[in-house]
Amino acid sequence: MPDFAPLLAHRKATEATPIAALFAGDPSRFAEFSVQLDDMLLDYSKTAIDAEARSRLLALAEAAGVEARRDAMFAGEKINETEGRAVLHTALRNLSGAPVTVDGQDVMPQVLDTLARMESFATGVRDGSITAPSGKTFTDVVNIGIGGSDLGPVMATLALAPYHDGPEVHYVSNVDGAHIHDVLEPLDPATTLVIVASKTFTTIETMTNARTAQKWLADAGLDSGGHFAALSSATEKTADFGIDPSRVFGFEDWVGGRYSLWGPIGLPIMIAIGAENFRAFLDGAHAMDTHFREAPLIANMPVMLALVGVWHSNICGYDTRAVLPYDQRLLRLPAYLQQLDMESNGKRVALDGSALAANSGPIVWGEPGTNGQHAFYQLIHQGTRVVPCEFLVAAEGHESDLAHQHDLLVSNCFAQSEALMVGRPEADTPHRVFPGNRPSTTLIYRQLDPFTLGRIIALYEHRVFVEGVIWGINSFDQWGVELGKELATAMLPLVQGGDASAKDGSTAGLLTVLQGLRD
Ligand SMILES: O=P(O)(O)OC[C@H]1O[C@H](O)[C@H](O)[C@@H](O)[C@@H]1O
Repeated sequence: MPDFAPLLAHRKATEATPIAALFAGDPSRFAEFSVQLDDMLLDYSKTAIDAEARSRLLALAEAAGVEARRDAMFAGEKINETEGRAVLHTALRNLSGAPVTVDGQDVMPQVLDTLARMESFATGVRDGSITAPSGKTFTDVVNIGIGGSDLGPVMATLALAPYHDGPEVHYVSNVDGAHIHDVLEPLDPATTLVIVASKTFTTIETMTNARTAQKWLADAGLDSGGHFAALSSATEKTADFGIDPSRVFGFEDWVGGRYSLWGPIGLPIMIAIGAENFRAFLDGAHAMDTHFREAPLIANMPVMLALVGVWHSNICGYDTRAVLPYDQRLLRLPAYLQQLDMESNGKRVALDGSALAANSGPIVWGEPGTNGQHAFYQLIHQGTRVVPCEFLVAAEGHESDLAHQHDLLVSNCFAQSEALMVGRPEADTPHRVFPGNRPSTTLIYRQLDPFTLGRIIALYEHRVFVEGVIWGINSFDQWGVELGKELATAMLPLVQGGDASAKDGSTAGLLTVLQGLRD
C-alpha cells in the first residue's frame, strides 16, 4: 500500500472547503479537472480534488509504477502472478495485428484467425447459410454461460440494441431451473442455436444448463450436435461434450473471464450486431488502449478515473461507488462492473501475500437514471453516508423522433450532479435541507454506438487495473470464489437428504427445515 498520509493530511486541511467553492477560486476548473478523448469527456471537477490533491494522487500512481506495470501488461509479461499468466485481453482488440508476444511467441496470428472463424460463423448464422440440420434458419440464439461468460455479452447486447439485425439473442446464466425454463419455453428448438460459453467448461451452472438444453433438443427429436456451438479454452472438454470442433471457438489462458467479451465470448454480440459493428466495438476499445498507453498521466482518462476512485475510497473513506448511466441501454453496466471491479479488486492481501494495510476495491452498485432517482437517490442526497456517483450520459440518443425525451434525460443527469454538489443548505425544516458537497463524476459521449461502448468498457478495465496497481494487489485472479463452489458440491448430497450432523448448527438446522418443508 502506498503512503496515504500526505493526502490524508491534505484532506483534513481542506475538508471544510465545499466542492462548489473550488469553482469560485478557479474559473478554469472545469477545463482543468476534466479529461477529453475525441468525442468523450470525463468531468471530475465536481469532486473535492484540488490541484495539490491531484498532484499527490499522480505521485502515488508514479510511485506505484503504474506506467511500468501497464507496459508489462501490454508486453505479455506474466503479471497475473498467482496464476502464472499473462494478461492480454488487449490483444483481442489489436486488429492491426501488430505482434504481441507471450513466452516469445506472437499470439496475433491465432487471435486474428479465431476472429475470422467467428466472423464466418456469425455471418453464416445471420445470412442463413449456416442452418439447423433440418435446413431451417436459426431465428434464436441461446447463450449459456455465467460470470464473465455472461455479464459482458448481456450488457453489450442490450447496449447495442439499435444495431441488432440478426437472430434474437437470449441469455441463460443462473442454475435456477426457472431461468432456462423461462428462456426456452417460448422458443422453437428446431430454429434455436445454443452456445455454451465457458472458459473452463467445468462451471457447474453452465454445464447443468447445457445438459438441460441438450435434453430439450433431444425431446423435440432433434440431433443436438447441429444446434450447439462452444466458446471455451478447454477444447478437450468441448469435444467430450460432443460439440464439433468446427463449432468451437477457443481462447488462451491469458484472457481472464471478466475480460473475455472481446474474443470468442463475444460471439453472441457479433451474431446480434454483425461482424462490422463488432469490429467497431473492438476498435473503440483499442482506441482507449492507445490513449491509456500514450497519454501523460494527468491527461489519461483511465488513470484519472482511477485516482478519483482512490481519493474517494482511501482518502475520503467512502465505502461504495454508484454507477449511474443516464442511458437505459446501459441497464446492465452496473452488474457488469460489479464483476469487473469487485472480482478484480476485492482482495485482502498484496501481491506478496501480506495483509493490506488499507482498503482495496470499494462496493460498486447502481441503476440507470432516471429510474434510480425515484428509488434510492433519497439516500444519496440526504442519507448519512456519502456515495460518490459516476454518471454516464450520451449527447444524443438514437431515437431522433424522441429528442425531447433525450433532452429531459440529460437535464435530469446534469441536475443530479448539480444538486449533489450545490445542495440546498437553507430550508424551512431540517427535513428539506440538502447538505450538498457530495462528489460525482460525469462521463459524456456523443452517442452509444459500438465504438463508444468499446471505449467505455476499456476505460473501466484500465481504471480497475490502475487502482489495483496502486493498492499493490493482483487484479487478475479470483480465489475468493472457490470456497463457496467447493462447499456447494459437498452440500448437494445433504440437500438431497444426507446426514447433516457434521455441519455447523445453523447449516444443519436449515437442512432439517428444508427436509421438513419438503415432506
Ligand atoms: O467461463 P467459466 O469458466 O464458466 O467461468 C465463469 C465464471 O466463473 C467463475 O466462478 C469466476 O468467478 C468468473 O470469473 C468466471 O467468469
